[in-house]
Amino acid sequence: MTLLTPPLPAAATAPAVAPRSVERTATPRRYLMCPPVHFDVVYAINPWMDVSVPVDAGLAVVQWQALKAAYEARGHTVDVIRPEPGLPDMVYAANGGIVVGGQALAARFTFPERQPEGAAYEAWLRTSGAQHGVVSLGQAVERNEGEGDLLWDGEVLLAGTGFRTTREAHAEVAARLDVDVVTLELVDPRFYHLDTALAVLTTASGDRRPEVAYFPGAFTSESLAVLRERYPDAIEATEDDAAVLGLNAVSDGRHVFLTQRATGMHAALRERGYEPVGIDLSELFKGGGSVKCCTLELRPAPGTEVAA
Ligand SMILES: NC(=[NH2+])NCCC[C@H](N)C(=O)O
Repeated sequence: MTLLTPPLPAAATAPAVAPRSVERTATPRRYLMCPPVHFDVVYAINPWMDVSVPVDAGLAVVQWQALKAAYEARGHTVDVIRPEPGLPDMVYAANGGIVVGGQALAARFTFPERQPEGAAYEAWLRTSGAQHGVVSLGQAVERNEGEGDLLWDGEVLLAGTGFRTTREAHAEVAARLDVDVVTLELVDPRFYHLDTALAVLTTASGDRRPEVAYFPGAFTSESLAVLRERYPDAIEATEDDAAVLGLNAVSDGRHVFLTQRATGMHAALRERGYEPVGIDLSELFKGGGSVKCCTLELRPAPGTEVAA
């Protein structure tokens, strides 16, 4: 449970480019999602949000249901948290907390508009989460926006800072979840959460190395050096793909769920043996989020299966 800076040296055996013929294996996941029945853009806390652009709430729900169905069709389990009126961003479930090894730490939000979501997600993790073997550690003390800024690669927790989650929060998460944390600093306000700039495609397990995709322009040069060292074979996404939130993706190790608009990412993923699954979330995009933002992964304790 340390903060790793500078980075660990990359494994000497890591290939420069992942072999094209590699067999990608999906592992069943459990996700938490929140239907966007109260979704709207009534305040602007990131550059994507414009209160003068109307939102089609009905369409948002239909698109969200299609994402949920896409997960379920590929063998994943989706739990649903009850949306609360007056919390239009609650649909972005990734921000509600972080769950690693069956232990859950609920978020503490930056902006007052979203602060009540922390308690709502904590309550779900403590009660419903417990039915799936999740142990709630309560709500964070320091400002952290859950999986928006905290991405588990199977070995370390990649932790974003610069806009929302603080460095103090990285230390708190490292201590409370007992994981190693690698701090990454974000510099472009369009990519205000780490999950808008980086996606974990393969989670490390056994001798399988973690794989990621990221947009280099979102990071300080120091953080970019950390990424290049840790993940020499990463997909470096284009600005065009990043600008449609193409990095805001969910992967099960084989299927990668992401906006259908990120055409360059789709091609790069296919080339690496992944199966991109195009998702249209045009309405939730107006709030500054896409696929990953809507999805909180509930990772079970080691040795525990994801129960249906
Ligand atoms: N995981 C994410 N990046 N979530 C998107 C959150 C969007 C929300 N409107 C906010 O600015 O907080």
